[in-house]
Amino acid sequence: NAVQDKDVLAKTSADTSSQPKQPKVKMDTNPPKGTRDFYPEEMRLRTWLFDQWRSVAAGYGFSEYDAPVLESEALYTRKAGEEVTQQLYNFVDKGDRAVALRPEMTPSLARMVMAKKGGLPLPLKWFSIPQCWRYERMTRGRRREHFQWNMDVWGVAGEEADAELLSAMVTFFKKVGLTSEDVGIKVNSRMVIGEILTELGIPEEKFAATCVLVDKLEKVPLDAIQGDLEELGLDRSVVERLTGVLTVNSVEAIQEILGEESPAVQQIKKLISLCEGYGIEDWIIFDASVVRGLAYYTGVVFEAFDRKGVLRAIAGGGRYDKLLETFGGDPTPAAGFGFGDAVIVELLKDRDLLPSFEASGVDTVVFAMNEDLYKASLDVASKLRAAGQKVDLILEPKKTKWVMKHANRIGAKYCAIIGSQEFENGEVAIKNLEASEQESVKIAELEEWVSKQ
Ligand SMILES: OCc1cccc(Br)n1
Repeated sequence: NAVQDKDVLAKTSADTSSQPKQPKVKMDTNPPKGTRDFYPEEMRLRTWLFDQWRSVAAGYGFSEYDAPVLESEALYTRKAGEEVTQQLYNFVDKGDRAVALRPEMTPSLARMVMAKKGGLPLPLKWFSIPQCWRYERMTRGRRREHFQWNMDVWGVAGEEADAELLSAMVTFFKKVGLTSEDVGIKVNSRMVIGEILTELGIPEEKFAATCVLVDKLEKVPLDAIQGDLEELGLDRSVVERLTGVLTVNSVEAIQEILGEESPAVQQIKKLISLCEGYGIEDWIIFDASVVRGLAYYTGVVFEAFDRKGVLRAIAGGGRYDKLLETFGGDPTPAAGFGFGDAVIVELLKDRDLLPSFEASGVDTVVFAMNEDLYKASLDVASKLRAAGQKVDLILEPKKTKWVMKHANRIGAKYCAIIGSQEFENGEVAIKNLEASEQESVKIAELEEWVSKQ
């Protein structure tokens, strides 16, 4: 029983001979709302981006992991009013289970760590590139899925882990040609808000929801969330004190407010000092207004942004030392970031930094001049492939003109033509399409020919 999405009129494919003639209905060939198809051209860009991410992760000694795109909804039913949990792509499956397409990867990672019950040697340095989902009313025409590079360190409580993650993010930016003129990373610690709220007598259990609301201040004016803040028990004077502190963007100023002994100030100073150790201080900006929108962050938080201020956040992350406990696990320090595949591509396009891709990466097109020579073309193609070449074998009779046009269109470097004359001499004619030269090569010596290209 294929699920019939109301928007997709399924083609009548079943045997309709016994039924009255059904009007042919045209299938909707668009992908589901908010999702994308990746044709080969788009797939080459996506593969390139993922290769850059994987290369940086490998350079930092991170191991790749994965988890099902489908998870129990219970992983995400946090009650802190986060956007990510309010837009769950959730449903009840045929086994009556409440499930959801993952909106983020960190809860799956926590579940996987929990499953090993302390049997994993810490620290963990794991990365993944999951497709994540949200069901957002398409009012704003935003996407419902994206791929998000996740990098996480579990088992290290110190800011050394946060700084290592920041360094990895900067290494990626540099790798794709961006500089600290193009991108900055705002850093802060949620301990700043924590110390302010404590000073104002707000209980710890309101901390996460307050941060989620404060994060919304980036997008909506204060009075849009005033009601929610008051519902949380934060009266106007508390909110004014809080928002006053959030406008601070220097460590000295925050130290003035919280005092030199403040753990939050110490943490931020240490983080910035470690960033100097990596030589990435030009990328880093302290900004007390950054809290990020996920409830489970507990300490350092950070957010990469384009300095022109045109695009949405490029990436974000932070420390989440209490997440495992909320899942019933042992207290385990953790920090990580998520880096989406959409904004970064917009930025690279804007900076003209997107690479151009070899159309297909095919080295040689192989084709037989007539059907009697088709089997010979299989031998030629197999020898070239065995020697490591990427070969596009022409599978049906074609005119030479068509084959040459095809080979040029796909960006092949050579065209190997099996013709009767050459074949009688045990040879194949190979055209170099870039140099417009042609040579005859012994079929028995093709491996050697490849080694010389
Ligand atoms: O960045 C939040 C998010 C989560 C899932 C899918 C998409 Br698109 N965006």
